[in-house]
Amino acid sequence: MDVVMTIAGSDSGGGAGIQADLKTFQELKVFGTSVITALTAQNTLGVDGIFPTTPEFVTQQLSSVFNDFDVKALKTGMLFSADIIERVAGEIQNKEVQVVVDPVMIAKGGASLLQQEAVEALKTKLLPIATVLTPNIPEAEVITGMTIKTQSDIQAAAECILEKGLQCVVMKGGHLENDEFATDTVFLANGSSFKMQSKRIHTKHTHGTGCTFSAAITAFLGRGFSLQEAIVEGKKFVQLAIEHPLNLGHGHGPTNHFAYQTYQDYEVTVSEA
Ligand SMILES: Nc1ncnc2c1ncn2[C@@H]1O[C@H](COP(=O)(O)OP(=O)(O)OP(=O)(O)O)[C@@H](O)[C@H]1O
Ligand SMILES: Cc1ncc(CO)c(N)n1
Repeated sequence: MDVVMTIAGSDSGGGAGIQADLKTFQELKVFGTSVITALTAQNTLGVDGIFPTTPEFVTQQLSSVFNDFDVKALKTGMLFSADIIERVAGEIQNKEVQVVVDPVMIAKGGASLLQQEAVEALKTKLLPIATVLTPNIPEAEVITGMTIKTQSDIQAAAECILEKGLQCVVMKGGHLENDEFATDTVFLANGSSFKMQSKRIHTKHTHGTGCTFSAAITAFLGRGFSLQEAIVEGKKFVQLAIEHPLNLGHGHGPTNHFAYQTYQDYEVTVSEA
């Protein structure tokens, strides 16, 4: 069985972070390992507290897993501090592993999951060794310092991000104001690009969508899918997870990780960007 890893924060509410990642890995039939960067006391209503792991203990978890397993692909989610980012980058830079970076910054309720001074470390230490970055529009704005409103802004921001040396960037359109579609645009370092369009679901149950999407891409990469196939199939996984909500909690509820196996009925539309 293919082994993958998530390096992220724990969500006690089970809808995002490590918990969303491991559920996604399980559903997609890969063996999930985990390195926990922080505990969060969290539910569907928001984040009540954050207890970061020491950077030394992040390194220890990474060593324990890498010393024993052949990890095919990994994702990073909440990394919290520059120190943790430097430890993670230092441990993975010489490994033969595909790296999905979800640049988690702010939770839906507004809590900060990445210290402001850590953005520089993310840009200079992690992006150069990433296979793929999956920013939403506000995250892409922080990383590039650009304002992103139009499709040509998206392209300019993606080109700026690709200059850091990674292979691919998926600009997620979940936050764009379009009533009909949720459109993500994928840009590759070789100059090609494509759009993935799915039906926008009108629901408040979108806690952990970004984590679930990046975990699904990681799982498919771990199984040996090509980068493009992994991204398109990852989009299908998250679409089905949003489309069939579980209606749990009193706020922004979690997505449904079981949906992909239960309803194989959705096709993501892929077209030229
Ligand atoms: N309402 C929706 N209907 C369909 N797809 C959606 C919806 N909202 C987001 N998506 C899709 O879900 C994926 C995750 O995108 P999103 O922009 O929500 O990430 P995020 O903001 O990083 O998530 P999070 O808040 O968990 O960090 C993308 O493929 C996006 O297009
Ligand atoms: C631990 C954690 N990681 C990521 C997110 C973003 O959804 C969250 N809310 N909590």
